[in-house]
Amino acid sequence: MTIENISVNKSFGGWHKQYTHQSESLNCAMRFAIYLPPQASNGQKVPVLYWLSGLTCTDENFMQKAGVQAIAAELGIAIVAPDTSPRGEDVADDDGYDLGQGAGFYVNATQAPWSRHYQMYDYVVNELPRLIESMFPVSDKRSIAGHSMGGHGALVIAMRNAASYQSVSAFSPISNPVNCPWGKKALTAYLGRDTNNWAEYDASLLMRKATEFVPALVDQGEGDNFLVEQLKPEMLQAAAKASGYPLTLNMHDGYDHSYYFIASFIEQHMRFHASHLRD
Ligand SMILES: N[C@@H](CCC(=O)N[C@@H](CS)C(=O)NCC(=O)O)C(=O)O
Repeated sequence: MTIENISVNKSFGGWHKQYTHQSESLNCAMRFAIYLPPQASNGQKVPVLYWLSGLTCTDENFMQKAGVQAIAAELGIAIVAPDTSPRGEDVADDDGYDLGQGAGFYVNATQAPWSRHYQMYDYVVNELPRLIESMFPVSDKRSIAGHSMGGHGALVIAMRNAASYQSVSAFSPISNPVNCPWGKKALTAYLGRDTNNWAEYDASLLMRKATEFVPALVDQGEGDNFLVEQLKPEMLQAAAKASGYPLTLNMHDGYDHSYYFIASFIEQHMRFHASHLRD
């Protein structure tokens, strides 16, 4: 396994670094970013929060806009942010911003032409943590979080791999993708028309039947343009009620879908994860 460092920036006493590597699951070169807090330079193995971004994003949006480094440095938590899809000239793409490159939806595609590269579920669940835990001074204590499409990814991945994550959080997640335009478009393309094959990638359906629980925190702005048609947090809330899932859903007056919202509440999410990563 080789990785190539492409940038290094000191931040709050720790280091923000970007790397590229040849991904086995995605069958192409991938980029990810890691923030290593100061504690990681002192011989300590630190826990990791994986961050999954939303539509149109790369590894950079969260690291540049959320203001997470100060609190990650205080709490001694590393942050890993992968890109949101496979990339490259020979990787299938679509003209829409909500399908193809920048829109991998954290699924394992089964349909041509997507299945050759679009295996983001495997990449995030298996390949990336293996790589991170073998190459960096981190422990195997993991939490996962994300925004919008990445909030969907984080919730699905945590619920399907409950033993691997201490906690999960999401900003403005696509909560019920089988039932909204973004989700229907992507799941049809990546998984085919048989909706039975979509259920394993739907946070609300998974939460409703869950028997193993990963503590979950979700924040949602009430001024979010995508709230009613695409995000549907009420479906997640109803599912949590049905299964007794430990979900805290906070609605916030006036906040929209942007990183201004994420930056406003990222400290609370980091403290939530820190309390579970310490257990
Ligand atoms: N481009 C789309 C929406 C894309 C969008 O809002 N992307 C969110 C995630 S779903 C994002 O994080 N964008 C990048 C950013 O704000 O840095 C539109 O304008 O309708």
